[in-house]
Amino acid sequence: MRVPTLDVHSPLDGRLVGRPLAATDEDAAGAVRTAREAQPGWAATPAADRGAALRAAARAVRDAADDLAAAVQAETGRPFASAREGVLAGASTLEQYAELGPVHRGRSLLGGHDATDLMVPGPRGVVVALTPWNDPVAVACGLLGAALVTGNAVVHKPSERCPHTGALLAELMVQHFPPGVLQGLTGAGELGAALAASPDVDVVAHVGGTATGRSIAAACAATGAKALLENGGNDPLVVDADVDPAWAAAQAALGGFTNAGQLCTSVERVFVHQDVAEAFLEALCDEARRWNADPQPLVDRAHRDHVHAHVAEAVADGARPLVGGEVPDGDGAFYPATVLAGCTPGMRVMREETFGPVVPVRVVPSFEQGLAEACADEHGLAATVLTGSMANAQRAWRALPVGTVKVNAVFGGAPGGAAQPRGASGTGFGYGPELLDEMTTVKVVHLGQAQLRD
Ligand SMILES: NC(=O)c1ccc[n+]([C@@H]2O[C@H](COP(=O)([O-])OP(=O)(O)OC[C@H]3O[C@@H](n4cnc5c(N)ncnc54)[C@H](O)[C@@H]3O)[C@@H](O)[C@H]2O)c1
Repeated sequence: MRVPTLDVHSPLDGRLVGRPLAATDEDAAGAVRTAREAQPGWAATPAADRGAALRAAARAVRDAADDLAAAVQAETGRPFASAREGVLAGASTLEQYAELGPVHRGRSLLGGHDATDLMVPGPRGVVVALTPWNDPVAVACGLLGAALVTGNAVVHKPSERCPHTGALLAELMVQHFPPGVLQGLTGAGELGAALAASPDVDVVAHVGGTATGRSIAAACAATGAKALLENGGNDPLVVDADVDPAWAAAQAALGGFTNAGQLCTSVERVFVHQDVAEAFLEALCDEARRWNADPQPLVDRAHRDHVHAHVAEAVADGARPLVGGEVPDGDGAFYPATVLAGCTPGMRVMREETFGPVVPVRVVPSFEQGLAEACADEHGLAATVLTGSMANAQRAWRALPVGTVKVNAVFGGAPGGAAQPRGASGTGFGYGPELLDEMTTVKVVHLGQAQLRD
């Protein structure tokens, strides 16, 4: 039987933050039933009114940015200012969908002589949204905004690592929609699995780990629901021979250590040209020491164990930790910014998402070799190349099997836009206008004019 509470400990000092109740399978089934009943009325509501409701929800999120950021910080350890940025990004995404939703697919009219063919867009029905802890408000707002404005009813389950944040977000948003149109349930992965396996759900939208995404895809294959999956990444950074190694190291540190490496588009593995490798590694170690002067914890100790296992295995296989690599004493879930030299493609730290402040570095004899190794991976979220050569940049963006290629900047690319992951990284469509297509279907109505009187 499922444990009825979720214990959340602060990653800063281990103290108990709270013990909220977890919803049961019966609650999940009840929420899906309620959503099913509420959805037709919401779909029949004028799109402009749905947009207005979303705008009101966005305002509530924006006004409560401090409270939401404090909850994110308490539960996940993300620094307040950065957590607040995530909340405000979420509010902006809701506002973006409030504008885009009402004009979505307004162009779909086909002509004829004695008949008219209309392409009538409509919602898919009931959407289950399963979201992660690492940017909990921004990600949830993306899925919820696109689903709600197009007339779907939504059951949202936030991560069990930030149930208070999820509950607060639900409290702020639910009141702006008719009863049953948006519901929030807190619970662990089992609750997500129960929702994903429900036979009466039309879309399961999941942002989270690759293994979870795969099990959701299997559940959806059994029920016929559409699976929208934004899974994990294993983003490479390829450093060419002609860039300033100190600047490249600063980029690698920014990509690898921001939010303690817990971003889906964190730099997960580095391929550096041998001509600049020594200077690059030296500068990267300086950067890591600087990050370690102001440490940010990982989300919890279980995750720290996962990160350290990747590092320890790599070291056992011959990698050299130049900075970090040790679990520190203390009650929190801290792990130092870590630079690993001497990494090889077979190591788990290079093959799987570490999701921690660890930058494994492999020295390669040529840009082409680095690019080839960067491409040889099952994930396909994003990738960065640092180069002074437009020809190499072009070669890279053509070859890399990923949703976003970044040249000479580790962050950026389609903010709130359509980054379509590939391979094991999923089947979703970011948080841009294209997500509205995914949340809707189009019905063709062939309208013969004979007998029509008005
Ligand atoms: N591609 C993107 O846009 C993106 C964005 C942010 C995070 N991520 C990824 O998310 C991961 C970190 O988040 P996480 O640890 O919370 O992910 P996770 O997959 O463990 O959890 C995500 C959500 O799925 C639920 N869940 C867990 N097991 C489930 C199951 N068997 N069936 C249904 N639902 C289940 C969780 O309770 C949570 O609500 C990283 O891999 C990161 O790369 C991806």
